[in-house]
Amino acid sequence: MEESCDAIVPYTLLGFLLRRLSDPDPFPPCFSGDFQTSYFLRDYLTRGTNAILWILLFSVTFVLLDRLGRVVRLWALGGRIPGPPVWALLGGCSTAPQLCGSDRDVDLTSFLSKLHENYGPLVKIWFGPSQLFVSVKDTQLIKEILVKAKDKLPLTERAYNLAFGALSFFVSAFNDKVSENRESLAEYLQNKSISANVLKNLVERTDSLDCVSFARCMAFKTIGTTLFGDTFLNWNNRTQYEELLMAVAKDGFFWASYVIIPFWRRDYWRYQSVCQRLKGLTLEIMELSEGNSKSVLEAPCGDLLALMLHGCVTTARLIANILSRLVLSPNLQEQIYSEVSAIHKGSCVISTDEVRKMQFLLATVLESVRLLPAGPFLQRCSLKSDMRLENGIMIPAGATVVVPLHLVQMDASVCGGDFLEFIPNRFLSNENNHDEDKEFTCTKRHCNESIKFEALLSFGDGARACVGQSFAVLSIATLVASIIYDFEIKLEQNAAEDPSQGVHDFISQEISSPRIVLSKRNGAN
Ligand code: HEM
Repeated sequence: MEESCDAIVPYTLLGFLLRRLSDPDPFPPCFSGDFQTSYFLRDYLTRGTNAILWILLFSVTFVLLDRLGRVVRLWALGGRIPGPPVWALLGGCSTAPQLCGSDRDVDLTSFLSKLHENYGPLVKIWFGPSQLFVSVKDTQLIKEILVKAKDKLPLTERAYNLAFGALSFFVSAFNDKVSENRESLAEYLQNKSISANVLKNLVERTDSLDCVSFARCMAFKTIGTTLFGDTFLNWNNRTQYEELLMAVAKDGFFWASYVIIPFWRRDYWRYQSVCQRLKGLTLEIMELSEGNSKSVLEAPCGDLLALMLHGCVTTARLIANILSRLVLSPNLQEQIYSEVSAIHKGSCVISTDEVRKMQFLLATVLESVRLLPAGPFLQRCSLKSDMRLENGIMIPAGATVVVPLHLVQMDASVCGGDFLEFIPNRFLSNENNHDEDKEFTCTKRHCNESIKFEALLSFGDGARACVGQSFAVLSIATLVASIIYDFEIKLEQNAAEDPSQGVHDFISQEISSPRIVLSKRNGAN
């Protein structure tokens, strides 16, 4: 009897309902009343659960096999790239102590430097069985790779997403939408120059200033007015905004590095509340400045926050570095001052067009960014397809390509034997150069033609190069010209330490933040 009853039980809920609709008593006497329904539901539940378990099993097996296939492929293709074998690094710190030092970036650069000496311009490093890094040092290869590897590391996108939600910039996978967004931002920035109101009220205090804090304040005013208009300058919450954004800049990558977001940690929620307050403040300034900077204000709040964060952090770092160099070198200041005063006439603020003619000043900005890029590495990947290089080497999909900027931009064969020194003239064409005997292999293009340079990769290159490059260089140059035109930058008399001691070896050109005094030049308004 059970068999015949089983045979007529429909397999799906829909089948059961249809049967009920067409026939109010569809089942034989072995089923009656409530028993019909409960029998069906129990049977339905068992079959449903089994089906779900089977689907789960197939999916997990499929994912695991797919992963395994990828790892095998990564090993097979990665094995053909020159470099130490995978087991050489699996011992971690005991086999590669350079990777575990206190300053990992610096140690990693030295480590890569040694690997390049041994294995050539393209070297693989295994950071784990499925983590393949490929470091590239040769400028031609770098150019080719930065054009072909259009994706960014998922970690960067994750860090921005965790803080600000879904974005259009700094997205990992490159696609038409990303390209479109980049173009519209580039178009917007092309017509922008640093706000005259930032230049008019450059220095609010003339007593001693902390160089880094001053630079940060300048960077915030510059990028803030570019994205939100001049309303940003008089906004009551500007200082709070700056503090919160710097807090996110400090912790963002740390939280994003967790594979599973640590919901259980209280400091994670504190970080999230900072992000929420930032979003609230961004909406406030967007509302206040409506009508000012139309095209960018149409971007979502998260995008503006991401641009503020990246733009301010990178610009502040560069301004601080330039000011510190100027303080250390009165000659450099004088050279820039004579150039600025020869070109700038009149009492109004210095214009971008005037700055474009200030060759030496622009070269100073480029030389500073050469020695102190935004980060030690450019990182790219090709997420879906393998990358075949012209020299026949295949970089497998999913491998991370890193360009160690300190090695490339301070390579004697590219930049000459004086690559560790601060020499802005290397960016000027030979006619402008004071030392005519010197061979400037780097001097491919003139600053005026294009603010670009073969081995200058501090702004990246190729499909994902920095969109704000020209804007940043011109704005920083205008800012520096305006400061130097009116003020002499001096070291505070009682400065506790000599800032030149902060210039470390070739890897870190960061100068410890000196306290500076801006003293008005004779005749300045
Ligand atoms: C001194 C200042 C700056 C430096 C050193 C700098 C450096 C960089 C670097 C190294 C990259 C990655 C490039 C690559 O992977 O090839 C980048 C990307 C980017 N930068 Fe900048 N940047 C600066 C200022 C700015 C400013 C002021 C803006 C705009 C307000 C900006 C907008 C962007 C955008 C949108 C990207 C991402 C492009 C993408 O994901 O496709 N940058 N920047």
